[in-house]
Amino acid sequence: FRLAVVQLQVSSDKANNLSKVRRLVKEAAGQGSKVVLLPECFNSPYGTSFFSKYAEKIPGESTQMLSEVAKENKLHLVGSIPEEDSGKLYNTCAVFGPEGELILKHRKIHLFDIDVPGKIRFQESETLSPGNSLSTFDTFCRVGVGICYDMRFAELAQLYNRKCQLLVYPGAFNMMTGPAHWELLQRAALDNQMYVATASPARDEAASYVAWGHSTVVNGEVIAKAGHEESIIYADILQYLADIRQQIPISSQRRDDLYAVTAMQQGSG
Ligand SMILES: NC(=O)CCC(=O)C(=O)O
Repeated sequence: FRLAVVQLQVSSDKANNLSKVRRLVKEAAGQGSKVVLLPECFNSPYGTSFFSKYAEKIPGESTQMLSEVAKENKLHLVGSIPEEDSGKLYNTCAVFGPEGELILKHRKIHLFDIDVPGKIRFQESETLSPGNSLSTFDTFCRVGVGICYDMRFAELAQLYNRKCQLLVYPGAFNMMTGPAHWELLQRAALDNQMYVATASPARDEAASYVAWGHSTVVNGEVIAKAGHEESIIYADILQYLADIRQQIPISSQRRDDLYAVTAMQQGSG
């Protein structure tokens, strides 16, 4: 099946962000896409000072739009927004199916709290609360969902690996960690023998948080990669995994007698 990743130029104009999503998803559907991935916080600039202003309940304006667009174009649509629920804020990825139905909500498990002196300090936990469960859904294959910083935690990918063929991460790395780690982390999924797709906002040099861009799809090799401007990239998810998992059968070669990665709770899916 065809996967599309929309690298949206997110602005402070929410209505404009939403109408561009409508247009770009339609364009991706016209190219035969059955699953479309949007960036982290596609309705809002990415930053702790924006989350409360742009946050919505689910369902709400932005996810209602996702539902309609998924139904109009008969595809699975995945994208994250700042979510408000019971007085708390979350970074939440919603997945809608081809009938416009809400399939799941994944709340970012690992909040992006880093402090690199002289370079970047970002503390999502100043405004957001973490999610507490893993999330998967079924389409042409089983898909595991994470959000950006979740990608750094190999244990999560290893748990998803037991049942998924594709991992999707709406994300927004920055101009420091982007060049250093963005592609490397995705390609590390080679060890997990999975497809991995990431969707970043397009780069906006004037933004308070400048996203790296370079939305990517890998299967160990990079099979599609955007530049830093607004664009859509496509990848056809094929037989590759079944072949490579048979040819290099690491899942049956694990030394379960020596080590284990164990989920305390599996969450949805
Ligand atoms: N939005 C995020 O979670 C950013 C993560 C990031 O930039 C990183 O280096 O990790």
